[in-house]
Amino acid sequence: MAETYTLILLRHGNSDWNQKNLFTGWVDVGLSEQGVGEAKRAGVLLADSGLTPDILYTSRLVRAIDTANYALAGAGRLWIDVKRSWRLNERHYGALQGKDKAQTLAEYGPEQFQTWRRSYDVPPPPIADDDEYSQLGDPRYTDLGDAVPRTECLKDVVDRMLPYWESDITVDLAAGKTVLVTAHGNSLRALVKHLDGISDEDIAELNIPTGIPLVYTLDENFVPTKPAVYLDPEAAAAGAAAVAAQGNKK
Ligand SMILES: O=C(O)[C@@H](CO)OP(=O)(O)O
Repeated sequence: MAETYTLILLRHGNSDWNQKNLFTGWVDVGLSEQGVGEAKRAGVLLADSGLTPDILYTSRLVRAIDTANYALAGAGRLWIDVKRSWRLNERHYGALQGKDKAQTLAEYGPEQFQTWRRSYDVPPPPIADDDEYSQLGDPRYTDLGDAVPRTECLKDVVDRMLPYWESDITVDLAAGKTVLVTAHGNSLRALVKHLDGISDEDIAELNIPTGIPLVYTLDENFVPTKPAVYLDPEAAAAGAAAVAAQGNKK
C-alpha cells in the first residue's frame, strides 16, 4: 500500500472575544472557560482516536498555544517538539479588530459585513498604527519589522501561510510524522482551501468550529486520499453553524 501521511488541524477553543462576539484577528486574547473545556475535550478525542501527534505547529497567539497544550496534555503528548510561526496566525482583521460583530452588521449591512468576513480578496480597512489593537511594535513580530500586517483578506493569508506549509509542515509529514497544527478559523480555512481545492467563491461558505480535531489522510503529494473527518462530526456541524451565525448573535 502506498504511504500516507496524517495531518490533524485544530482550531483554538472559544476565546474571550469569541464569547463577547468581537472581531479578533491578531489581538492576543485568551481562552474563555468554555474554550479551556473544548481544548481539554480535544485531548480526549485525540486519545480516544489513537492518534499520536509527533510534532506541533502553532501560531504565535496564546489562544492557539494554550489550546494545543491542553489538548496534548490530555492525550499524553505534551512533550512533543513545537514550532511556531506568525504565518499560522489568524487573519489580521484590520480596523475591525476589537469591534462588535453584531454592531458592525447593523451599521454596515449584511452585504458589506459578509464581504469583510468571508470574501476571498477584499480586506477590511487597514488598522491605524496608533490604534490600541495594532500589532506594530509587538515584540513577537520583531522579525516582520514594518511589514507587520495592517489588514488581510483570506487570499493574503493563503499567500503567507503556503510558503510555510511547503518549507516546514510538509517536510515533517514527508518524514512520516503525525503533524498537529493548532491555529485559527481563517488560517485553517486557508489551509483547508488549499488541501481540498476549494474555489475562491465556495470558501465563503466554509466555517471551522472551535476545539474539534479535523483529521486528514494525505498521499505522497499531500493530496487528501479521502474526505477529512472531524473527530466529533455532530459537534463540528453545530459549531460551524454557530460561527456562520455570529453576526446575528445578540
Ligand atoms: O474574529 C476573528 O478573528 C475571526 C475568528 O474568531 O472571526 P470570523 O469568524 O468572523 O472571521
